[in-house]
Amino acid sequence: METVISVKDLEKVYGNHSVLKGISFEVERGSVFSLLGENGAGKTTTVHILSTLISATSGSVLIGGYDTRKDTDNVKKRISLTGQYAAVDELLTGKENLMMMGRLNHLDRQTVKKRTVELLHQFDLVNAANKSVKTYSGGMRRRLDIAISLLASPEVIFLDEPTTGLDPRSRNNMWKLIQELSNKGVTIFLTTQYLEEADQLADKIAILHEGKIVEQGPAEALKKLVGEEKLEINLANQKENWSIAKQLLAGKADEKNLTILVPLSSVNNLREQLQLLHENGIEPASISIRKPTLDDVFMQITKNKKYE
Ligand SMILES: Nc1ncnc2c1ncn2[C@@H]1O[C@H](COP(=O)(O)OP(=O)(O)OP(=O)(O)O)[C@@H](O)[C@H]1O
Repeated sequence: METVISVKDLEKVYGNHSVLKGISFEVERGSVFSLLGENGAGKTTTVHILSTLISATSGSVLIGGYDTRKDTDNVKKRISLTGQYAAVDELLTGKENLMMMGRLNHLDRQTVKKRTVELLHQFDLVNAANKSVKTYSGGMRRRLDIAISLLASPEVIFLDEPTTGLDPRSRNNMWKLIQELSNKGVTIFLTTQYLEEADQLADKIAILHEGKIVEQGPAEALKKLVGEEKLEINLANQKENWSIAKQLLAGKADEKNLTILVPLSSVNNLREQLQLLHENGIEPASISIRKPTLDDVFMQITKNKKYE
């Protein structure tokens, strides 16, 4: 696998506010990398440094082997940035926006025309192509924003919180779009504050917290940090049975919801637990398997780090 983004000991200080305190990571070509962090964690700052908009206080960034400080032009040719500060002109139509940005990107007239038609199709904007952007929904604007950023066929695309503020349907559409882009081989650097989003889309996740990457790896590996799957046994409306069951099973009992959470190490273990209840005349209202979520990972990691 080829590394396309390589970040080493990156620091950014604003006045006496240290936003990035030495972060390092690598992104493989064709993968989706997600930088996950709360509001103000420094995600946008990282994206702006990587996309050459601002300079770092120290550390190095290579994109496609080019140094963002020394080879800015070569880096710019390979990347595109979309996100919180959309470049679309409200008064122009979607098509006009694409044509204008194509020319500003120094693409020749023929290429601009061809790419505009392709992108309007790809981003499901054909019907809205001749309407002014001010009539577009939030989801349509984001799609146009990304379409614009793909005009010059970049190798790496930075998506800064692409779904913040979108309704669930538009968010799902955006997820599909990101997956499609990824399938086409574009490297995607995605920032998000949504654990579920990183979980859905990313091959690798880095968690940014208080200026440091507190953990990085594939979603599955991060989840393993918080432990195994659990069996949730629900005894709704069976308070007495719940009291008995909590003695029988070695799990975490929750009195408010009348549930018991049992570590699930194997199918045999599942069978045994249910058999035990059955032998005691207890039939749960429902049982479900709870996989650790990235939410659990985040809580666990940040809790550990605080008390280090
Ligand atoms: N130009 C600047 N001057 C001073 N401080 C700044 C500047 N830009 C960002 N910051 C500070 O750096 C910190 C990180 O900001 P950044 O925008 O990178 O966070 P973020 O993770 O992208 O958050 P959000 O989800 O809110 O966009 C914040 O505390 C912010 O106030």
